[in-house]
Amino acid sequence: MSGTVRAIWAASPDSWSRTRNSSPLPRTATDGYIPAAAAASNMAIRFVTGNDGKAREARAYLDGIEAVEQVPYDYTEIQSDSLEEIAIQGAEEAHAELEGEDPILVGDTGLFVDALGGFPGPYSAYVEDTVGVERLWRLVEPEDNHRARFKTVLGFTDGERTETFEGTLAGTIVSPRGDDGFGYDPIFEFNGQTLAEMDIEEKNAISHRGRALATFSDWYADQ
Ligand SMILES: O=P(O)(O)OP(=O)(O)OP(=O)(O)OC[C@H]1O[C@@H](n2cnc3c(O)ncnc32)[C@H](O)[C@@H]1O
Repeated sequence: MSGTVRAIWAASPDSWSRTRNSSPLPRTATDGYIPAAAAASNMAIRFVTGNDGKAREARAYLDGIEAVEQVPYDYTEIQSDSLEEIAIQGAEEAHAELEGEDPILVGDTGLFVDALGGFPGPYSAYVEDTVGVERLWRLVEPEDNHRARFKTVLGFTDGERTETFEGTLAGTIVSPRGDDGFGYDPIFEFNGQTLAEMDIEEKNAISHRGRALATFSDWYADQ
């Protein structure tokens, strides 16, 4: 499949990045949604991340659509307020630096808290590592407005063409609950449950990353 896809992409005049809106209803492998060419190929999408939780979710979502190989390459995270710019730069750097032909997927995520003016946003990883999730909750606790939003931007490149796909999830910051998931999942509530109280399929069905993966897999199936 990769040869065919690359030939089509290389011939396309529309060879630059664009962001697509997230699909409202993510499709899953259990929908029987497998691009015929992908099923016949031994290609893997290289998901570049050091975060095992992100890789687990991508694998669970794309299972049956395409093989996903986790590659823990630490690409440069440019100083930018734009998750799109970070994802594009990360995908293209990883493709240039890593050996191999298979396409690259990266995902950049931010948690945007209304009462904190969108903080930590693109700096979410740094804030998790330094301040921690529990203390972010304590920062939000005294505020009247606990609304927040996750946004994920996936960056995909095969070296010829780069595309971005976005997904968002609106919810509420709450006191930590739940043992599943990773990162800010214990303090992010959606529909009465924190993301850490959901199993991986439940989270993928509604989450920012699941929605971005849905848009990506819709697009990928058309290639
Ligand atoms: O850059 P890589 O190696 O992929 O790993 P990362 O953990 O830095 O990945 P992100 O930039 O996407 O994540 C930014 C922060 O947001 C957290 N995060 C990302 N997705 C999340 C999710 O679905 N639920 C909860 N927290 C999440 C994550 O733990 C980081 O602290």
